[in-house]
Amino acid sequence: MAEAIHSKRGVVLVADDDPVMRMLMLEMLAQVGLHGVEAADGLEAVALFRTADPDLVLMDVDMPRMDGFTACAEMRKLDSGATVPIIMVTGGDDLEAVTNAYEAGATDFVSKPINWPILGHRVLYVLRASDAIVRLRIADAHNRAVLAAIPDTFFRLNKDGFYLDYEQGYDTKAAFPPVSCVGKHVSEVLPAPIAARLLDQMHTVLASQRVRTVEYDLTLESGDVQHFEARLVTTGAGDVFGLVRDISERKRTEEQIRRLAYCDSLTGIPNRQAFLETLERELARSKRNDKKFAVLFMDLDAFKRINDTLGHNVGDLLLKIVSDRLRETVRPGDLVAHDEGTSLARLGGDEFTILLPDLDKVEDALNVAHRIKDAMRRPFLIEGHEIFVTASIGISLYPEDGDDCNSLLKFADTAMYHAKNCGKNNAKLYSSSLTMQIMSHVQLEVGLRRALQNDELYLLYQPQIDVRSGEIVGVEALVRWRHPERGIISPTEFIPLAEETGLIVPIGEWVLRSACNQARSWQRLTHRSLRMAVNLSARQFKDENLAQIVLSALSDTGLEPRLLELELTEGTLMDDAKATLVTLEQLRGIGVYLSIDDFGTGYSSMNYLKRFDVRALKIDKSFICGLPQDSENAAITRAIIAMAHGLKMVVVAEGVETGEQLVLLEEYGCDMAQGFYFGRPSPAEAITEKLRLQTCVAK
Ligand SMILES: Nc1nc2c(ncn2[C@@H]2O[C@H](COP(=O)(O)O[C@H]3[C@@H](O)[C@H](n4cnc5c(=O)[nH]c(N)nc54)O[C@@H]3COP(=O)(O)O)[C@@H](O)[C@H]2O)c(=O)[nH]1
Repeated sequence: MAEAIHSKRGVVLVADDDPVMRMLMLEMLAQVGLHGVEAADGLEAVALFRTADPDLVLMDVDMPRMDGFTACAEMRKLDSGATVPIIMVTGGDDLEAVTNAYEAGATDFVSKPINWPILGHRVLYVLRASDAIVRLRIADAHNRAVLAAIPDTFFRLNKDGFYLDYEQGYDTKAAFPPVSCVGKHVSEVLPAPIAARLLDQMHTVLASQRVRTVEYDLTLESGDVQHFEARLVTTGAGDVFGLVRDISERKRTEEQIRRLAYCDSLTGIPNRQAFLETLERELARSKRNDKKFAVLFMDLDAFKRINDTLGHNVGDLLLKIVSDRLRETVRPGDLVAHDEGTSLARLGGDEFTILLPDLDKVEDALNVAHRIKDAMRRPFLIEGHEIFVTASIGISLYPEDGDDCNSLLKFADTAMYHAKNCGKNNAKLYSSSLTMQIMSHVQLEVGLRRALQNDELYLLYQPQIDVRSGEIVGVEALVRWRHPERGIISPTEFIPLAEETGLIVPIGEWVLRSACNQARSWQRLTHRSLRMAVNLSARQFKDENLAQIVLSALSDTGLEPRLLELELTEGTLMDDAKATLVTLEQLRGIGVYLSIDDFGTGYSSMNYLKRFDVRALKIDKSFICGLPQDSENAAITRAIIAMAHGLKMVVVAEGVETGEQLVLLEEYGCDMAQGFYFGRPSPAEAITEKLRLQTCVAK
């Protein structure tokens, strides 16, 4: 554009009725490189203006036919005449002529007598100024076009906070009245707190000469909230230029991203990340204000079983309802007051956490935990299934248990495990001794994994006596662990751990094979049919390879199936009655002898005794130990024996420690007995000796 202006520069329309004046003017213009075209009066000048398209007009005021003022006004009316500079040549002190010239649209004037040497330069100066004005107009039009195309609002503020300029962007119109803000103070346009922040940042911008951003929200008349971002920059002239953008869409997207990142997609409640951040904030707040808070860690008991038996769909629905119940149960007052909603979270799976702020006393946390436990115990109706669940809850306290988020969460988790180990459906507070317990538990587990391959397990055997003949008719195999550092560890300590970790399956198989092997060697030695009893834990009983394992132990050792007794507890049999019947059928098919261990400590149901069709029943030692004095236990023992005989079952009394007990049991008709009275669990060699002695006596 500037190029085009320059290439055209140089044509001056000279209008004067005096030919001498015209000639002198043309001469002066030629000296500065300008070309002139002549007109002898106003009419001629206007006509020539149309055709010659001059860059400047130098025109006398007094001319025949049409004076200079009229000619100037006529030129200005033309399309091309608006911007061409027009210099009027006026009489010496004729102030009125000067005024008239400007009113007619003149750009400048030259008064007579003309200072001829500088005329050309004067014209050049006006041309240059006109060029600059044209450029400014173009730049201004350009800027306006840009501003019109940009959705943002622009403004300029002076250092006192008054608007110097204000150009509303189309995107921000909804939030502002259509009236101009120019001349107003920011506080008249924006709410006081926002205006204060804007002014504050404006002063920082002026002091630092750096760009600053202020974000703020405005509530529209409709009640909708719009979000804005004002970017402030100094213009260098002591005022500040601002650009306001509507960032509502961006905020909505950010909120959506935040929701995705911080919400559990299944239940809609906050997820682990959100909970950790809330915990972090709560910790800082509690430290500042010297407050206490509690972290509750809840895990559903046996959730896996629901998933496995009813499917993941039902499991997912259950988790959703659980989160709803938690929300209802944990009252708003229990939650983090300043950040309600994020203090209840799902960490994953069936694990939920709750943050209880401003705790006055530990009982408050326990009360909430018990409310949750009660809420979980109400049956869940999902897709026609009535589901019963319980929850185990662990509680850690700030500051008592720790002063960092990771520890508090870990300790609540530890306490939850403790609650589970204490029989589930429990709420437990964390205590430092728990960590010790858990550490030794973990160490024990590591050791147990090595025990089999390091040959640290061994078997003891306890004789089972025929009450009437006094003969050893069987033995029970009882496992022991010789720990390299701790010495002998009782099965009461490591069998539950083996169950929990699944190690019971390989350990149980080893016990079974070793016991069958031993039974076979005694059979060879004594030529007698001695029955070997082996304990089967619930996990082993559920193992789908159980029948195969039993078969291979029998065939590898050559022991007859009828000489292997598998002892099952009532709990094992009752866990899943349908599956139990199938497994029992398989075992009966093999021909092994099945008995119920610890009878009387569990369900003691006659119905299932009939259904499961087992051969023997072992009365738990807790009933025997008080005999003969404990009349209640005596009555129970007698009833169990009578009932078992009614079902054609063999009865074994466990834990017989005295001769009096044996006499009473014989009186009640008990078939077999086992206990310290006949011998403690002993190594195979000791039993071999006993069997040898017995064989000698019999001969
Ligand atoms: N799944 C498996 N469980 C096993 C195995 N080996 C043992 N166990 C189970 O561990 C529990 C504890 O066993 P243990 O310490 O061996 O105790 C047994 C006997 O020592 C004890 N007993 C025997 N007679 C008496 C007595 O007169 N008084 C008395 N106070 N205790 C006595 O009883 C335990 C045998 O019980 P039971 O099995 O119910 O017959 C125990 O539950 C074992 O079952 C294994 O290899 N696998």
